[in-house]
Amino acid sequence: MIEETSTVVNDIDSDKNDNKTSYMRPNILLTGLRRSGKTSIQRVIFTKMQPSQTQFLKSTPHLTINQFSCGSFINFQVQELPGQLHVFPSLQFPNSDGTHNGSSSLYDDDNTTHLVSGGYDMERLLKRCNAVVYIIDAQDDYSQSVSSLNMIIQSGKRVNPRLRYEVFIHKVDQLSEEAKIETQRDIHNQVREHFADVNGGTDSWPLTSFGSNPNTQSLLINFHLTSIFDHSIFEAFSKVIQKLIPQFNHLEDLLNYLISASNMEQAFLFDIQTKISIATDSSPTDMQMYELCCDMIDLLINMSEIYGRSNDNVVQTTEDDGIINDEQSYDNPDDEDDENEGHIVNGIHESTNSYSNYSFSTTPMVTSFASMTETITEPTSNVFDSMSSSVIKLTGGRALYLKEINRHLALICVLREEALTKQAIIEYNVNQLKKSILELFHLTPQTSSSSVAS
Ligand SMILES: Nc1nc2c(ncn2[C@@H]2O[C@H](COP(=O)(O)OP(=O)(O)OP(=O)(O)O)[C@@H](O)[C@H]2O)c(=O)[nH]1
Repeated sequence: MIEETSTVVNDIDSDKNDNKTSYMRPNILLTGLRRSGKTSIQRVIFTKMQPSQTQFLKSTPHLTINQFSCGSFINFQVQELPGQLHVFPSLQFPNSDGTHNGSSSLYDDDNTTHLVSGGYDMERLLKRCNAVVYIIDAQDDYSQSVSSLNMIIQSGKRVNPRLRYEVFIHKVDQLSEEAKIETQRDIHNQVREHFADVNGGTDSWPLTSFGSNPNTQSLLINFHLTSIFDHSIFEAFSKVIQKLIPQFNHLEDLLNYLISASNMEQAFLFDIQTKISIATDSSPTDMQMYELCCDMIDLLINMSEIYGRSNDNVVQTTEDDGIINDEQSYDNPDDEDDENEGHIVNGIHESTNSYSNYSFSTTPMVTSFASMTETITEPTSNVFDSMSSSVIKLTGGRALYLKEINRHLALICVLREEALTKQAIIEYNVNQLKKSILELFHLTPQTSSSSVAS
């Protein structure tokens, strides 16, 4: 479930509440030059806007803050710093009356990298955030954008050395595969060379990302090729969020245990609403499988909306974040549609239509849509309930297995079809995993503040 509150702020608050805020909500600063695609990315991921509709978006004139919650335990805040607010070294910053101002920070004695823009103190923004997502329009001349990125990094290095930079080389949908790689290499080199000049060497920096070792003082920077017209933007944003979730390592370990104990190939934990994968096992992500998992979520949501029933009168007991009491009842004598709806299959009501041979267009590999028959006890709008699960068999002998973790999270596993013959083991292991995940999120809030802040 996404809660979005969009706030326009004209100045940055004092740092008084910084510690509390960073504990409560990891802070992502989303920035990049004008028209690079910042608003589009947020709209497509968090409000389900169709990518084609983003061309009608107006330019964002102010700093905006959007707060998101996936359930009650994964909260984060995205601050969008608009592109028309240019980033200046402090001595060049023009006031509204056209004069120049170079003195408003602790760091004014260094006149090279104190950044102030449009009335916003860039250093304060950088100090307060946990990650910078910087968008570069790959279809444009990006040299100015890279210079601006370098200035931001330069500033961030001083005020918040542990800050993570995630560079989205965006709008790559129009580029050939070779052009994508070449663009990424070029941008990477430009950043690397800039900081080689500053730091006097590049030897410790690998090609695709550098500073991945958190114990070194090197830059924590990653590059992602993204587009709102495919799943790449979801995957890249998932990586950003994963690094901000303090429980991520535990989740990864749990998923590793699951796949080894259940003879699976890969496991993803998805936020249902956004299709952000908040955790995966430690094997490299298979992009094609990731896309199929996203399609599986879409399929179930769509089918539930079509075949689900009105749940206004469902009595639902939840503990904190949607831990659902299995004894909820669907029986509603007043519901006129009851007789037509039949029993409930796969998190959706089975109607008179059979979809045992259902196939859907976005995933040509799908040959059948099998399911375990289970009772739904959750409002359709919430899509999944504590018993929901689904299996999609793919061509080539693989299958996808989906299981609800809570109202907001779904586990999707990739496995060989043969592994499904031991379904009882899978279900037992998945239930253990589910319990562990819920415990993890219940136990950690009191103890995780330091890891969130870092
Ligand atoms: N081809 C392509 N176009 C995109 C993509 N993402 C965004 N766009 C387009 O880029 C244009 C600018 O997008 P915005 O989201 O308004 O950019 P912005 O960075 O928020 O712009 P400002 O608010 O002015 O800073 C729109 O026409 C979008 O449709 C993408 O992945 N591919």
